[in-house]
Amino acid sequence: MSPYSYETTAEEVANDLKPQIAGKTILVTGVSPKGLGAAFAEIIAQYGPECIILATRDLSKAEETALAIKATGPSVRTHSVELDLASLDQVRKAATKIQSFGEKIDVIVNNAAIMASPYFKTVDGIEGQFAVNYLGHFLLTNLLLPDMLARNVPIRIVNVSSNGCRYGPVRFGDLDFSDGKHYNRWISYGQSKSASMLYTKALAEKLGQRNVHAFSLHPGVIMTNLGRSVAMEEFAELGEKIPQSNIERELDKVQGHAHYWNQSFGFKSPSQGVATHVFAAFSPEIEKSNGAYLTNCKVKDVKHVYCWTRDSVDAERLWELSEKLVGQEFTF
Ligand SMILES: NC(=O)c1ccc[n+]([C@@H]2O[C@H](COP(=O)([O-])OP(=O)(O)OC[C@H]3O[C@@H](n4cnc5c(N)ncnc54)[C@H](O)[C@@H]3O)[C@@H](O)[C@H]2O)c1
Repeated sequence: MSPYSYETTAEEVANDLKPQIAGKTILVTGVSPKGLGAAFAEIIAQYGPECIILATRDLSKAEETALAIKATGPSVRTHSVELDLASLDQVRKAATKIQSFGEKIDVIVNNAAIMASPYFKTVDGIEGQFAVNYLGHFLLTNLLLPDMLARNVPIRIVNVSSNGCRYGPVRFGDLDFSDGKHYNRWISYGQSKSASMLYTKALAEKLGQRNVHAFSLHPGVIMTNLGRSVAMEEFAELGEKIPQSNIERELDKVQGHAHYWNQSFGFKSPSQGVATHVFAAFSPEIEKSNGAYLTNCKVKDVKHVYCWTRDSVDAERLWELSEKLVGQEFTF
């Protein structure tokens, strides 16, 4: 029986898992200040990891988070790397850069994402949310895995998904929403998060025998920058009540009152939000549930997990489709 609940903080979980965190090297994506990736990195830094590699689109933001880590875990080695998940070429460059650090990565936390963005295609011609939230992480992780496997040590891959997977399965027949004609930003978000759950399943099935454990998770609902593009649109719809020019300021005010909002509306705090990241990345007790989806630091009962996110045939189908999209086969 898990001792953890909705309210458990990441510090509580990390304290329990200190022996598993100590000495580890962790790569985490999407680490801008105020987001969950940064909160995860700053909290685990207090529990003795060897090294944290911070990957995000804006290098200066990763470096801000690296500075915050120095305050919480002065002895932790950090590296920052620019990673644009919306470009397969940039993902390959980031993987090469990460390899050049010469660190022995034990854990990858694929955390970066965008949510409910307007329709766009990446430079590679792939629908934006699918590319950023899932496909870029598929490529990055698979490029790093051979070096990790060569060390013959336990490997953990955490794919931060979302209960937003309920908005829809992977649209195998029409990934790109027919060139935007029938695009729905929430169905697209759902597709990307369902894909990351299928990828988790495929990793567990293909590499479980080689000591790779993969988990996907829903962190809860936390006030971060994730909802910014949705909020901008909703504020804009209010027209004259809030002039467009004040929208950014209004959003910052809302975030400034996050503590009040958390308590009043049942949002989780960032620390509560990343408790499941910490649990998924380090808990030994979940190894027997390889490939599972976690919420509130618990393995979610498979009966309550959407069938399109846990089907082995679809997981393999997505793997093969992803190989075609990135132009590279991965057999480990
Ligand atoms: N906050 C929530 O309520 C909530 C709920 C469910 C799931 N999640 C998931 O948690 C994770 C973290 O989200 P968050 O709430 O911290 O959001 P956030 O917007 O604060 O952080 C997202 C991070 O992803 C990075 N990113 C965005 N596009 C990128 C790109 N093209 N290349 C590289 N990095 C990019 C951003 O720079 C940022 O650092 C996401 O996977 C999100 O889907 C969050």
